[in-house]
Amino acid sequence: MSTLPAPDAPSPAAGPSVVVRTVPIDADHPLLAYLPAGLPHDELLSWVRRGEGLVGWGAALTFEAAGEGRFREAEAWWGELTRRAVVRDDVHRAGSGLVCFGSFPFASDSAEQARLVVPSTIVGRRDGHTWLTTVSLEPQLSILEDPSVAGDPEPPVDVAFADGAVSPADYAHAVAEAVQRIAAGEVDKVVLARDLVATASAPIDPRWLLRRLAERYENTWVFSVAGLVGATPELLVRRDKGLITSRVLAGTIRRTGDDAKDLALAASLARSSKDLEEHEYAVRSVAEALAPHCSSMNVPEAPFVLHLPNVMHLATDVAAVSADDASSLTLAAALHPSAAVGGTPTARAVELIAELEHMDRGRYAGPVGWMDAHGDGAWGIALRSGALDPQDSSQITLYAGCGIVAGSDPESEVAESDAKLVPMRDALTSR
Ligand SMILES: C=C(O[C@H]1C=CC=C(C(=O)O)[C@@H]1O)C(=O)O
Repeated sequence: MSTLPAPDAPSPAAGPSVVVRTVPIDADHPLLAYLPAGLPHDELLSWVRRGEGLVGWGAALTFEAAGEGRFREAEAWWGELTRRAVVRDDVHRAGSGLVCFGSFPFASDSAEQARLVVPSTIVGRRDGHTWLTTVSLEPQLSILEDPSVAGDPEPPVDVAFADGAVSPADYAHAVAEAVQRIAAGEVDKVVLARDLVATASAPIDPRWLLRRLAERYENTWVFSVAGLVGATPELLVRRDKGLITSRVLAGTIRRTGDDAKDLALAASLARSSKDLEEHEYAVRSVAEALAPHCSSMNVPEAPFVLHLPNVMHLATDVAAVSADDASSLTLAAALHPSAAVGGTPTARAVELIAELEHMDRGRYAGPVGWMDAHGDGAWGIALRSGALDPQDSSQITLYAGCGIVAGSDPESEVAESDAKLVPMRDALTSR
């Protein structure tokens, strides 16, 4: 590595600041192949879809926050850091220059912290262009050689699954109770979740999980942030210059593996009044939360059916034009929790989740993604995911939830939650 003197290096007395260098590189390996072996799992970062996105490693800086103010505090920290950063960016794309990855707890009273991580190295790819960013606390700019491809990760060993805080029977019970509360008029929809604990006989390499998820679930964003790993099909919000997009999902049917049957099921999903109702709540909650920040918005009248290998969802892609300078994280905070993970009306549904679920969701179902120094970025909802135990990385807790409405049946919701656990279960057990 060689170094260049940094222009206008900030004075050390003013607090932490970073020196950032982005250069285009000639690199055509899959992004996930660059994640190095041997790092702690919370220093492996990913936001990848169909070969494009960002991977990062190392932790130049991290920020943690908890409680109601977690989004605001994270935004303030990021604003301060980006103002003080010294950046030389030869690429000038969304995701080049200074970038943080982040993940936020679902609930403001979670025992988990929100995390922002600024990796020390980032490889990004978009529209066929690849770049390398290095972030340093030293007042010098680094010129790195092209990143090297890491060796293949080993699969998890002897994985066993056990009930977590909410067993399938507890879950069925909670769903039945929720259906009664809906009938009594307390809420229109509430999303209830359960967990499953996977234990291996050796530390689990997140790089293995990411590669398996990316191979099989190309319609998802494959993420890893501070030990939370998954493949979410749901984009809470993306801001790219003035354009805002969101992919809203709600309404699910399990796949059978038989293509003809699945096509018939997709047609029945698109006509199912229970699923259309569940979906409508989710779309409305997203449109209402985005409206104050947008000058125009396109919300398609009817959803399409999104096909994943394990399930199919009703999906709506919302597109809007930004009317203010709200960052992607501000927008994610305004959207969270959408009715896809909370319910309708939001505040009462969130109370009901706390009352009926008996589980700290941690960062499951919270926003997960990345943001650059201009506030552009992408935040998904952390679904189809698992949280590696920070003390013991041979253990990972998987989560899945279902939207409960008046017509929901407890046993079907248990089966649907099982189907939503499949991507992570398969990634942990496949060779
Ligand atoms: C809460 C989850 O999924 C949400 C997203 C899509 C479809 C959903 C549903 O049909 O219930 C859920 O609202 C989860 O996967 O844990």
